[in-house]
Amino acid sequence: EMMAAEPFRIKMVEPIKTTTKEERQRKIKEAGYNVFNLESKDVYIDLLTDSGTSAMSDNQWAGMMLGDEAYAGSKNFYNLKDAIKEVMGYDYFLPTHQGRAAENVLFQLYVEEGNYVPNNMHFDTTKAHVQDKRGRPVNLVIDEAYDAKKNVPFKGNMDIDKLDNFLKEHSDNVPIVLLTVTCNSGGGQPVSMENIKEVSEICKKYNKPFYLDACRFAENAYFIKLREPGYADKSIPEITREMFSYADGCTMSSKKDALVNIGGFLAMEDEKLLDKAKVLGVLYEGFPTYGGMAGRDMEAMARGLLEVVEEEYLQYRINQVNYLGEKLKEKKVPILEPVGGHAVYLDAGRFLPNIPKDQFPGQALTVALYEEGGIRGVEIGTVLSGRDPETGDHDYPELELVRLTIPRRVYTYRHMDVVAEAAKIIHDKRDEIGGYKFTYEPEILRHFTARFAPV
Ligand SMILES: CC1=C(O)/C(=C\N=C(/Cc2ccccc2)C(=O)O)C(COP(=O)(O)O)=CN1
Repeated sequence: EMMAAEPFRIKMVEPIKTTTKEERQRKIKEAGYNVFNLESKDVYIDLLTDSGTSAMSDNQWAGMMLGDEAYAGSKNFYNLKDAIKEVMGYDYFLPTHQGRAAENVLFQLYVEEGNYVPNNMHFDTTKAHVQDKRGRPVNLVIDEAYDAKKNVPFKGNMDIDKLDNFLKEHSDNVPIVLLTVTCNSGGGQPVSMENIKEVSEICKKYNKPFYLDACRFAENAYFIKLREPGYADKSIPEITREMFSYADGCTMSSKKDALVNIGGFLAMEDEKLLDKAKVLGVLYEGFPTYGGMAGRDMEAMARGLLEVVEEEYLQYRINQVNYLGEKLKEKKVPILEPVGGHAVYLDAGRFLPNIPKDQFPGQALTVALYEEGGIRGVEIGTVLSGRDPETGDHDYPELELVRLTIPRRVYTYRHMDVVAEAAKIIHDKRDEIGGYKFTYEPEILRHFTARFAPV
């Protein structure tokens, strides 16, 4: 049938400026070769993150005018409650100012010193909050997740045998089991419904609470519809409700798959857990009917949750990210396969094989992308991974990646072409690219504020 264009027309634009290569070389030097230190105005195409960078719809903007800023009992809270029930099936939730705030509350309720917290793969705020409660994050994703060239449909899956064996051995020291959908650290890879069900069954066997990290739940549902037998004829809300039915609750960064610029929540089936969460919510987030957000933010989020499960939107969203991936593959630029739901991950390890891991190939490629095209990607490799607390050496990850994260409903296909062209130009002259060393290395979450110099 006919190909589809974007399921929207544009009513407002935010002009962006190109800069010259000389300007960019000066700016990135001043930024200590760390793109997190760049000013947004100096970035042409910003692919740093899909978090909080979405464009809202007219329906959401209209909702911003309907903020009920009552301290308690805001009507927007109840509209959000209805949207969560509709899309996730949960009856209870605690609004929070963003995803990591929901992680903070959940892990304070469950994680104690020395506990292990299994997950397919912890993203860095989940890892940081588990560690903040002196817990030990454990990644139990299937082995294929670490093979960038392996093209399998559900690379985000938990390795069920690994999880079973881990719980057999450490059950007394595991307070909760997490599953991240889609799996950000592994390349935005989906988790199959069958795998979610199997994780749920294991958690019941060992009587463990099971929570989804639901940041990109709608994209995950779309991949289930496309790739998993038995789901082609199901609606996205039917798939999302089934996904969540297997878990006891979820943490949610609404800055991703709720199409808003700020906000999050912790949702659950158990009202008693909500009572406990509310106590922490009041302390860290605000009264439990606003949780660190204005009423208008909750209204925009309620409307975003209902929009993000619309099939035309998801088809456009997934296809645009895939288009960039295909363009890069045509140009023989090495990427992680299959293409993720929210990003294309350049395989910096294969792209720059002559740069040793301790000279940060991902960082070198990230800097080159900015210098060449004013494009801001993000290193997901040794820099992000930090140091191993025991050995003090870099905690080298299996993959050295640069994530090109596509904001929702913001950039056009032409922007994707420019990104692919810049990557090709760099790939053609990759032998000229050298490594980097720290000139300033912070103690924790070093990637945000570190400064580098060319080796
Ligand atoms: C799976 C998952 C996430 O991806 C996530 C945030 N991701 C982000 C935002 C980010 C975070 C840290 C460094 C750079 C960028 C992303 O760029 O990918 C959070 C925290 O949500 P929060 O930012 O709303 O607190 C929880 N789980």
